[in-house]
Amino acid sequence: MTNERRVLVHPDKSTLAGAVAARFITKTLDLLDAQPVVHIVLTGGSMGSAVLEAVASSPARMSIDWSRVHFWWGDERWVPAGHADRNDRQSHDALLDDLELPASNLHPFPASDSGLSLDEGAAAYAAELAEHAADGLAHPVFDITFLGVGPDGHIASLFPHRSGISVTDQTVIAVRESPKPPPERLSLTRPVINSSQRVWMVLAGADKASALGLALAGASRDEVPVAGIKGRRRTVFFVDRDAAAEVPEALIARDY
Ligand SMILES: O=C1O[C@H](COP(=O)(O)O)[C@@H](O)[C@H](O)[C@H]1O
Repeated sequence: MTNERRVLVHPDKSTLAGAVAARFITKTLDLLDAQPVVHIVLTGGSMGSAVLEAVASSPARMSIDWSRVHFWWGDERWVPAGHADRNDRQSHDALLDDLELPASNLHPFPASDSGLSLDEGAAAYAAELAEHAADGLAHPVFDITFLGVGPDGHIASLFPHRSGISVTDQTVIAVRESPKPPPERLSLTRPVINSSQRVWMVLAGADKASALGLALAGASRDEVPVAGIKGRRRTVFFVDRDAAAEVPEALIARDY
């Protein structure tokens, strides 16, 4: 099995969301056959929510024993708990509120009204990761990490030409002066994301085409952070036709 980055193209955003949701359900079932617990990292943004909504509308989701699935987030906006801008709120609205999940399976980042400072919030999430760490690591080994990709190529809250994408000695960073609002955020770092067994990036729309094209053409991670992302076993870009416009034909596998 090779771990080359793969690009799977779907005709449009809604087909894309449905296909990723179906694959997620199947993969989670397979994983739960083989191991006691599955750790998933969720993302916010347009496609993160669209995929979860598609999971919520699939009857097949009922075959999953969700009590054995843990949910984490790749990044979070530093706003109060329950705020519409929070990635975890979007995940709850799209799917999580419909699932029977023990609260201990949910691992949201702290919120700005938690009483913690931004730096303390980063430290608290690092401690939460450490509590569930795999042997010899400071965090769980994530089975599937979902990422959205911004038009500038950012993933999680790791932005172009910022130091965050190069941090290797922390699991979680506090982000200030984010180029995308809100300015303060918390984010997993690249080594944590890249230690995931599978990284599934989901992106749709013409505004993502340039970032994806540059990342696959060998741009630096400083210029286009998504270029620095690679899971341990699988790294897949699930995209729609518009986002695939600048992907070299040789790299494309059409999923329809
Ligand atoms: O701010 C963020 O943006 C990205 C991408 O969002 P999109 O709406 O352009 O798809 C998201 O993946 C990230 O988690 C989030 O905090």
